[in-house]
Amino acid sequence: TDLSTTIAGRTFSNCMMNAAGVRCADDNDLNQIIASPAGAYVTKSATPNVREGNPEPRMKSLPGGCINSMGLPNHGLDYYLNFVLQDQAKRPDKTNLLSVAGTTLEDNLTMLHKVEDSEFNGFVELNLSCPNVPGKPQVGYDFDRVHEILVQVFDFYDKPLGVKLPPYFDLVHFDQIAKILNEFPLTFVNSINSVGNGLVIDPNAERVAIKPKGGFGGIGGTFIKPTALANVRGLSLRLKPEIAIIGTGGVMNGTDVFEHILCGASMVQVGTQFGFEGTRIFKRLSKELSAIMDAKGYQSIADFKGKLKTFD
Ligand SMILES: CC(C)(C)CCc1c(C(=O)O)[nH]c(=O)[nH]c1=O
Repeated sequence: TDLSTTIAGRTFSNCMMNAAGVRCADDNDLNQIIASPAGAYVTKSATPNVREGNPEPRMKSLPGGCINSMGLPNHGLDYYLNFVLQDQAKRPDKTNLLSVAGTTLEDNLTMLHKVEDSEFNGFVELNLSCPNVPGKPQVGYDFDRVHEILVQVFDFYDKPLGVKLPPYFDLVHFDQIAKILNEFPLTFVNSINSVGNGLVIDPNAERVAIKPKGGFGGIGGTFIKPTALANVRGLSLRLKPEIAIIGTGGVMNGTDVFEHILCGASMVQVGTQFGFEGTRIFKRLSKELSAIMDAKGYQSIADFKGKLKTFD
């Protein structure tokens, strides 16, 4: 079965890849994804300099999911830019993603200028869950700020770029964010990031599960799939067709991948479960998705992408 997909004229051999933040922070992680059937990799969201991240425990696994408040631990932009440049020299026909998450607008612009001036020919994934000025919600929930950042980015950045969005829960928010995003030459929108500020408790210890932020952290895993599918579908129905959608959130098996594609995803990213299972998950998901497609008589993902039915 053909599991390939195309975004902005770039063809990926497989419509599945890792989600930023999970097993993608160093060369070893990234080389393992390269060696797997995954269609691409995305690097851990980078800040301009090396960053230690939050004190541990900062991630806790749960049955079917996890909570994290990592705090952007990463080796700094130069490390990841160097990796992707070396990789694209070896494999010039492959497209990969470089995730960027400045903690200030200036940091984002500085990093994007550096990438713009480099030989990088992949996609940048700009993480809009990054913090805003104190007292304001994360950037992805401050629509004026999203608009301001994209105006400044597209004033100079002309390589392929997409944004990673937090989940929205109000249909008017889908309208508002889509209206803004449709103003820009975005290559893709990746929806969703973890569901923000959940709280996991250890009832025996009567204590929260992770140390940072009094135990509050982003939720990933099977619990967030309905929210992820709603965001992929909500944006797919509203975004101009030139903007591809990457679906992320709640993927544990081939059926979940199939559902994300039905909602309109051209590429599906796996985070939490990839964290548990490692790169062998890509073989399993490919087998499971292929079996579903064969059973339904679909030859390629184009046969069912975005074709979710309603009762109307
Ligand atoms: C939440 C931020 C630290 C601002 C960005 C990095 C990030 C993190 C993280 O590094 O804590 N965890 C997530 O689940 N999603 C993210 O986008």
